[in-house]
Amino acid sequence: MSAVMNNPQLEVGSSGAPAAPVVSVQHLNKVYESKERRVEAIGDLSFEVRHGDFTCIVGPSGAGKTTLLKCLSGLLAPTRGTIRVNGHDVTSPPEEMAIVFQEYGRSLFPWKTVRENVELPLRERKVPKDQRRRMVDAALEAVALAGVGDSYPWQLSGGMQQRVAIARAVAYQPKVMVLDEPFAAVDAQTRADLEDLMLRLWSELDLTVIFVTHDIDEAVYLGQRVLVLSSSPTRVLDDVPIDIAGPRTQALTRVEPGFAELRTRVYQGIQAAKAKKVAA
Ligand SMILES: Nc1ncnc2c1ncn2[C@@H]1O[C@H](COP(=O)(O)OP(=O)(O)OP(=O)(O)O)[C@@H](O)[C@H]1O
Repeated sequence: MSAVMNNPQLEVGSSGAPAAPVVSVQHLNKVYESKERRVEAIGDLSFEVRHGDFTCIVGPSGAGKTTLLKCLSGLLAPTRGTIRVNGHDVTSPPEEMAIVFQEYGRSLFPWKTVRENVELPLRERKVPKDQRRRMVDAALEAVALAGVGDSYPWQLSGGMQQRVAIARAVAYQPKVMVLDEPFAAVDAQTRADLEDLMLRLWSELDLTVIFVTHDIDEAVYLGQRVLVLSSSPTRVLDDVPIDIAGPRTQALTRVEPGFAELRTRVYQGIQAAKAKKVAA
């Protein structure tokens, strides 16, 4: 059983007021337009994420979660609205943001070793060789893969490959980590281990995390807050604070009465979103 400490709560500025949000999404709208069809994936979406928050995002299939993350990470331009990271408008991938996708098999290069895969973003940023080596060693150590740097991804299990992808994301010490259903393709036991790994990294590396998942239990277990999105055109249906005290542990947290209440609230939110879509 692993015990994971909670991150310090919201930072307070010198004036005593809450510090500026690390991520700010204001009136985001995204329409996909082609000759054949027009899809309004995101209607009007606004939320803020503060330093040190672990925010989980859930919503029905097709709610626009991946679209949101693509806009957040500068891979897709919004149709309307603004996205700011650390006070700067996002127009290309923000330097201080790392992204982890579900499909680790496609995000790792099979012809490169684990070390070379983790090193890649550091090379692109022209980090000097010695410093690069130290940063890769630290990242592999952080995800408990110190011994496999010279292996190739295909020689590792699915869970280990996803840890390599996470090591690559944390290697260049991002301030914000964005994850899109990162553990959907691994078995339940590995998933639980990866969840605890994420909580440990969040706590130890002082990360701000935005984590998209289909799994309600996972969202409540990991998050300090769960945003429930409507069906597209997407907006925020519910913003659920996860006030579970103390360290989170797989064995104990999920059987707390508070956990069951929170999961019910999130579940009902998603059901309401689906029902509205059917009615529409
Ligand atoms: N490139 C695209 N061109 C046109 N429509 C798109 C495109 N990408 C997504 N969509 C549409 O936008 C809507 C939102 O899709 P998106 O993949 O963001 O949802 P999602 O919440 O991530 O879905 P899921 O939970 O099933 O992964 C859907 O109606 C989808 O069909």
